[in-house]
Amino acid sequence: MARFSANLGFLWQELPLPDAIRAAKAAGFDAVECHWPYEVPVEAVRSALRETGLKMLGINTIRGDVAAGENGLAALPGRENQARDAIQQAVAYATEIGAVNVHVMAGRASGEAARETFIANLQFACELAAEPGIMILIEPLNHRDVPGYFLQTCEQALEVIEAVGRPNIKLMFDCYHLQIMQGDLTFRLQTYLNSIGHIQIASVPDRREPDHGEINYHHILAQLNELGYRQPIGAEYRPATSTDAGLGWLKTFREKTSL
Ligand SMILES: O=C(O)C(=O)[C@H](O)CO
Ligand SMILES: [Mg+2]
Repeated sequence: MARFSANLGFLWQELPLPDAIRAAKAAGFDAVECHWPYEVPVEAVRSALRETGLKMLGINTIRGDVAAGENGLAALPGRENQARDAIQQAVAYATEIGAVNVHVMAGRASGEAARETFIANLQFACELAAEPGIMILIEPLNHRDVPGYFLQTCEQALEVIEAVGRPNIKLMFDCYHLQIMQGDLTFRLQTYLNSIGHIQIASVPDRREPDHGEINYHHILAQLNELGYRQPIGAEYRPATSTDAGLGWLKTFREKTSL
């Protein structure tokens, strides 16, 4: 049976994070993940995770000055100190709650200096994350939602991962972003599976429940099953109405796939 992780950055946003974790459990999710949990005391998150038995699969580094349009710091030349503070904050929080992955957000930048800055910051992140056993993730984002984001394609992310040269860094394969940027999802999942640390889903183009739109997730999930991928898939979409009202896909996807 396929397994799914509720992305609490988008699902049950109206609830405090610990209650959102409980709501995800009650709805039948197998894991949770979120974006920026830093204002919530770790004890509250940890006890909701313990109580429900769910794992937190991932959290993100902070984005920087969001009002000014920043969306990550790690590829911004001259901002290394802030980028590394953000990495330290994320790895410390992830360690406290037993999270599996930390997504290091690159930010809006381009060019060779940005690439070198990103690689050096990621090496720092990997070294820090090695001892607590945390995986560092990097994620290409689409150019419509996040114009100018440093990382926009799968192959660019894989080149960065290769250059970082550490064992604890992988690709976050968000089907929504990669369908918009590149498509050919089945081929890319097959070809790059060993470098993929986490997979996320949403409908395209509207980023809502994954049961409609231009991606056939029944096909994608069947392919992942054949490839032997067994990790929970991240449901990272904006519910069309309420989270609970839109969860029909969860039962159908679980019944029809044997992931
Ligand atoms: O936007 C996404 O797809 C993400 O997964 C980031 O973590 C949040 O911006
Ligand atoms: Mg994503």
